[in-house]
Amino acid sequence: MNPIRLDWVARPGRPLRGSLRVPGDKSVSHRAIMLGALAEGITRISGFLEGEDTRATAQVFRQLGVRIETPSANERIVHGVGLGGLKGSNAPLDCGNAGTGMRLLAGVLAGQSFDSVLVGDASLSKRPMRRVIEPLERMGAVIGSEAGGVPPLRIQGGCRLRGLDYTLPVASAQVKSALLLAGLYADGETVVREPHPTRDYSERMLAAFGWPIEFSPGFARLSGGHRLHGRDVAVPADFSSAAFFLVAASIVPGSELRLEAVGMNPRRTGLLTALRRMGADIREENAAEQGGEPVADLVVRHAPLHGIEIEGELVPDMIDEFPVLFVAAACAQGVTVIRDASELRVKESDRIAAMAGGLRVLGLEVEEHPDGATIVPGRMSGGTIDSRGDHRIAMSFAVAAQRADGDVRIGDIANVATSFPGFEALARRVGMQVDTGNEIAASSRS
Ligand SMILES: O=C(O)C1=C[C@@H](OP(=O)(O)O)[C@@H](O)[C@H](O)C1
Ligand SMILES: C=C(OP(=O)(O)O)C(=O)O
Repeated sequence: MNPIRLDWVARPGRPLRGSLRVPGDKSVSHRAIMLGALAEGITRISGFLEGEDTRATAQVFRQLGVRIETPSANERIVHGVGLGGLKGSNAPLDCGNAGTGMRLLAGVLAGQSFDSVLVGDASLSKRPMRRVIEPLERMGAVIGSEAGGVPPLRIQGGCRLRGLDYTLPVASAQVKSALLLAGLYADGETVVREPHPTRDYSERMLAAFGWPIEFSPGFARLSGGHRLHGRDVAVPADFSSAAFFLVAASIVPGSELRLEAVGMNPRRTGLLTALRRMGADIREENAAEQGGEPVADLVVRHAPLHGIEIEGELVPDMIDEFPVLFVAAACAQGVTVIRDASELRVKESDRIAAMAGGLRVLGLEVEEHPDGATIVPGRMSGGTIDSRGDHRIAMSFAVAAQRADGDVRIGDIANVATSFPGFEALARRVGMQVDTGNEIAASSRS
């Protein structure tokens, strides 16, 4: 039988116990391929995320003439071609489901001598690209898009770029990174200012690859005309993947779980701040540095949570963790209010609508706001959830199911492989119950 893994059926399992290491960081893996490709010399990447998003980025650079070897799983050797060494491709460059891939590539490709077309899957084809098109055009790029500023992006080659001093209208590491990457090819200085600081992996990695760059939270400045030098990159474990287990262990009584060597870049750990404010019991141990990034083991034990208000600066620091935060809020005492998070509406799905709608299916009261939600906790029943093809929505409801009164069927889970291949097996190993719909169907026949 050819298993078609479309659905999960999740229900309360055992308390979460043991120790696990989640896969490599998605943001760092994308950037390591990109900078490795544009560098001179060899870049060896360890801990690379074998996710569909990051593999799509590697495939795009192969199509652009870069040799990328896979000596073993989670490793890549990138034979850098230098800033001017990419070769144009007649075929569209497919970024799959990855907003990060497409937006950062738009910055790189704006500086090339050849034309390119960037395409993506159904979800990516609906995501807003004007946020990169407009500032890149102010730098001299010429980029066509579909009506509404959505992909495909047709990027004209041979444009002479000039530096830009740009204040981002929304806090976005992807837009910041696109401009910095275009800035490598530009005459003069590129300066990016952010309304709230966002993840600084591009800045850190550019510096590590030898490009002069000045940066501090909310600010980055570089000039064109330098070179990148290939180097080793050790990718830390992805905090955003660890997040599902931080919440699951917090809400299931009797749990005690160790998450090993998780990336602790302060621009990524906002969920830790939020969960601790809710009363979570999470200890940091074995703090160390890996590839220039702070890492630590996180030891999480079940604890009663209470509702909080989340807004402002904390929002970008936990931007991908809101879906699972909704679940923590659903299991807390007292309401949780989320504000300033309208960006959630333009991720792989409208994550406010997806989480509010899904929790309502499980019997909870959730009020949606344009920029957030008010979540009233309560008992969760079983039910059928549409994950809207969004990996983080699917995994969040697998976590919610650990506290539900009945089976939670979660549809359309294939995209979990974009960021967290192997989630289901790891979840089961530490006590969660998550089965593929197909396995259930197969076993009920036998
Ligand atoms: O730069 C990055 O690697 C990312 C930035 C964030 O997006 P925005 O820049 O759109 O906020 C985040 O949601 C995404 O998962 C990864
Ligand atoms: C928003 C996300 O990724 P991207 O923008 O790269 O699709 C995510 O992984 O939650």
